[in-house]
Amino acid sequence: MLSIRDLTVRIGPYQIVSIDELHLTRGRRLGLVGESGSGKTMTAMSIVGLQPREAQITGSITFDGRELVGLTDSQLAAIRGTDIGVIFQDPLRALNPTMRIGKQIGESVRLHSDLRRSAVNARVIDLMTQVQLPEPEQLARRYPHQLSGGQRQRVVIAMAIAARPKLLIADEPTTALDVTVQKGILDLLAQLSEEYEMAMLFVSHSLGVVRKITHDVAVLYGGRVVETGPSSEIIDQPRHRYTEALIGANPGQADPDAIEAALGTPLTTIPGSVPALDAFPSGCRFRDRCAHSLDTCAENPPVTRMSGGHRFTCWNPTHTPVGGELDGAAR
Ligand SMILES: Nc1ncnc2c1ncn2[C@@H]1O[C@H](COP(=O)(O)OP(=O)(O)OP(=O)(O)O)[C@@H](O)[C@H]1O
Repeated sequence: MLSIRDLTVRIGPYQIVSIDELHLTRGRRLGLVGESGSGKTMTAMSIVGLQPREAQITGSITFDGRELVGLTDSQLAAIRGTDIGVIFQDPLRALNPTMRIGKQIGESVRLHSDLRRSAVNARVIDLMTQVQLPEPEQLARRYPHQLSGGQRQRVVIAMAIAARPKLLIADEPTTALDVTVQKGILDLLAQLSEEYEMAMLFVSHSLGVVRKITHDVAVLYGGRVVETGPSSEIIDQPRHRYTEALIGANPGQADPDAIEAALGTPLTTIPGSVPALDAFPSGCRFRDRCAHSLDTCAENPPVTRMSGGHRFTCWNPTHTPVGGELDGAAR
C-alpha cells in the first residue's frame, strides 16, 4: 500500500531524512520510533505533503500505486482526509475553537460525500459512537474547550476516519494525554484499524506504545532507518546496537508486563544525545555513542543486512548467525 524508496528530505545543506526503503501493507500497523530529532515526524509528514515549506524531497513514495512525490499541494490536500487520514499529538491544533464539534465532524463528512443534511447528522452520531464518545447527541453541541483532552482526540479520530481512509498517519497521538486516557485511545486506534482494514503509520517515542499497537517497527536514528522488522521480534531480540541501547536504557518499555506503566516515557537515557545535524560522525552515525563500535564503523557507512525477519544497518550487531555469516546479501 505504501512504499518509500530512496527518500531524502533536505533543508538547506542538511539531509534530515535518508531512507532506502520502507513498506506498509494493507491493514498492517507500522511504528516509527526513535529519540527526539531522529526524523520521525519529518518522514511521516513528507508522505502527505505536510513537511516544512523549505524542505526538499527526492525519491519515491507510492501509495496504492500512485507516486506522491511531485504532486501539487492541492493534489496532496485531496489525498489527505480521503485516502489518508492524519492525526497529531495536539488535538486542539486540528480543531476550530469556535465551532461546535458536531459541526466540525459534519464538515469532514460533507467534504467526502454528497449526503443530505439529515444523513450527515446521522453519520456524525455514528462516527462519534464508533470512537466511543459518550452521549453523542449532547456532546455534538459542545465546543472543543468543553471536552477533555481524550475526548478531543476522539473527535479528531472521528474526523480522520470520516472518509474511511486506507491509511491513518498518527503522529504521537497519545503523548499529550495521561496514561489511562492514552490506553483507551490506543485500544480504539487498534480496533478501528482492524475493523476497517486500515493501515497505520504510528509515530512514537515510546517502545511500549509501539509494541502494544504495531505489527512492525522501524527504528530511526539520524534520519536513517537503522533496524526494521516485526515489533515483538525487534524489541525481544534487537540486532542493531542503537535498538539494543534504546531498550537497555528504557527496560520498562520493552517488558510486556510493564508497558502500561511505561506508556509515554520518552527515550532519552542513552548516554550522550543525538548530535546536531552538522555534527554526525563519519561512517556509522551512531558510533560516537555506541559501546561496541569498531574501526570499520568510523571508516564506512554500515551496509543493510537481513537476519531472520530483521533488516538492520550495523557493522557489529548483537547477534551473528552460526558461521559468522549474516543471512542475505548486503546491499
Ligand atoms: N523547519 C525545520 N528547519 C530545519 N530543521 C528542521 C525543521 N524541522 C525539523 N528540523 C530538524 O529535523 C530533524 C528531525 O526532526 P523531526 O521533527 O522529524 O524529529 P522527531 O524524531 O519527530 O523528533 P520529536 O520526537 O522531537 O518530534 C531534527 O534535527 C530537527 O531539528
